[in-house]
Amino acid sequence: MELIELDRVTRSFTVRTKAGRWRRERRQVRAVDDLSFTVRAGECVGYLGPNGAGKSTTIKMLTGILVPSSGRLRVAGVDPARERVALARRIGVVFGHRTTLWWDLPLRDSFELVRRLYRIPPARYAANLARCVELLSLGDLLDTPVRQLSLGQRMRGDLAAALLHDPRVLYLDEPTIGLDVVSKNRVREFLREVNAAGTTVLLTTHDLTDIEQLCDRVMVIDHGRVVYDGDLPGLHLAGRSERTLVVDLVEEQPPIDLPGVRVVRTEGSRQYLAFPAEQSAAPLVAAVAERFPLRDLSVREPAIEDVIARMYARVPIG
Ligand SMILES: Nc1ncnc2c1ncn2[C@@H]1O[C@H](COP(=O)(O)OP(=O)(O)OP(=O)(O)O)[C@@H](O)[C@H]1O
Repeated sequence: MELIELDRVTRSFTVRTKAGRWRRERRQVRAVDDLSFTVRAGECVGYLGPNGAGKSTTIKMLTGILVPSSGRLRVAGVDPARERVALARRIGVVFGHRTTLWWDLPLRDSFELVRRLYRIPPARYAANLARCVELLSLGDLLDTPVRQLSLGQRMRGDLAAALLHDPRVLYLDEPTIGLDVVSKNRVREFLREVNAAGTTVLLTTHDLTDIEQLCDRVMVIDHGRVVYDGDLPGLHLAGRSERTLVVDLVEEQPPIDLPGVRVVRTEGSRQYLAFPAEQSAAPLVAAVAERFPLRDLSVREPAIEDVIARMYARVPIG
């Protein structure tokens, strides 16, 4: 079943730009341009694109904040802009950059306000709250005012608040931004559980690890249009992107020469080896370990912006 449907959706803005000393020109910007896609119930889709690509405009239309200039849009069976109250019961939204919690209230009171706002039946509220408190380890934080929470704790609170009314669709905008590795992993683990339990997720992020760990499907948009729709290995292939194996050798060596690999940098006994991102690092690690004694190694993912830029630029490898 399709939970999100966009059929030839366009959203334009009129912007005024300076043209000469006194004159101003009005210009139309198409933030979203003839965009069509569907998301099935239960999917977790990464929605990516460079700055200004039209991601926020799409999300704003899907949450009913913005009305499309043309085209048809449905979320969980309703027209978002026309039926905002019905929509609010079916969706949850989390923005990494801002909180929807009440700053001066303890977390518990913020949740209570969410309960009243959505008129969540007591038994369902109690069950959902207990589940979120357990999965997000919020037990010790319930009586703390939101302003005293760390960023990671606040994000966990925001996730709980967005899910207490059992939304069918969850929109996430940079849910792991600014979090440390432990908090990121905890948020990802929780989101995996939420998605596995049936909630459909649309995730905007600049962190490839979020996508790798959560999404089977990735959509890339640019200039308001879909330029890629498929899985993450396919995106790496299309972007001819590279991961980097960082090896710390026991002794300094000349640049390692292996097929399909290029040394992009050396720092004493440390070497940075670039290899196609869609390939497993295991054979490369084995090949290096066979030739040289190793002290340590790690694998670095490419930045989403680089993958997308390479998709267009067709940067030659090697
Ligand atoms: N209210 C507005 N008025 C005028 N132009 C706008 C408005 N909102 C967005 N735009 C323009 O529409 C285009 C798409 O913007 P949008 O915010 O959707 O991009 P984005 O992909 O979310 O970018 P980012 O990753 O930087 O958040 C940009 O050119 C932006 O300047």
